[in-house]
Amino acid sequence: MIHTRNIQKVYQRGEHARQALQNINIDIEEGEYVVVSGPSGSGKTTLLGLLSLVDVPSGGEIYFKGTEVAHMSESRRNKLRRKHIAVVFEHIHLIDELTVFENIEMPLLYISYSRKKRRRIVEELMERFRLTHLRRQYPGRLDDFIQQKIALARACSSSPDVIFADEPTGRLNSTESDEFLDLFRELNEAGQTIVMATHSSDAARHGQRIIPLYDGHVVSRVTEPG
Ligand SMILES: Nc1ncnc2c1ncn2[C@@H]1O[C@H](COP(=O)(O)OP(=O)(O)OP(=O)(O)O)[C@@H](O)[C@H]1O
Repeated sequence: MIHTRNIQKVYQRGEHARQALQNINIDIEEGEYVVVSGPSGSGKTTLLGLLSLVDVPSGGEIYFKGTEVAHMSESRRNKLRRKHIAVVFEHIHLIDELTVFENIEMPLLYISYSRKKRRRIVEELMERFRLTHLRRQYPGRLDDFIQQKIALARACSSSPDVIFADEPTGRLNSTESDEFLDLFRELNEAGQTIVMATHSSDAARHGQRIIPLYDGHVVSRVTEPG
């Protein structure tokens, strides 16, 4: 589904160039649950930004469902991203002025579904993530674990081909993390492609396959500092 060929990413800050990624060649197939793992600064967020079509590489090619995306126009790339990709972040971006139901419904407003169909999808997701009793609540009043489940339900609502998650358990305790990652596993068992970035080796173990990153390279295994 996603293939990269020799991608590089250089951040230019004034005179200083920072090579964040070098020669990345990875293949992610439909239905996989892949974890990008590595210490802070290894390039996980940068790589996820490229794979999720938010950013473009400084060199190399990225194929998404057979189409080369690194050199396409920003508007075409954004269109492709909105149609096929959802992202869950460590910092939970919910809209505090909207209820739980309305937050989950948000991505569906960009698709021409009837109100009835939207409601059916949102109700199913609330049921699946045990959020139904909170449907009229506002997310700002809820704890991080519940908020992250709402963010995941919202990510699922438009049936994306792939869900990217950048350190999604960063704000959760270990029990909450395990429960949250169990949801990922259930989604993946139902066929959902998932790509998660994490520096936590506990979280990384939940995936089917690990891509270890170190200093911007894919390595055969991550060397823990110390
Ligand atoms: N916008 C930017 N401008 C300049 N340098 C950047 C930028 N974003 C990231 N970097 C640098 O690129 C390297 C990789 O950063 P990145 O955030 O991708 O790593 P990471 O593995 O996700 O780290 P963390 O786990 O701390 O989020 C780091 O050295 C970082 O300082």
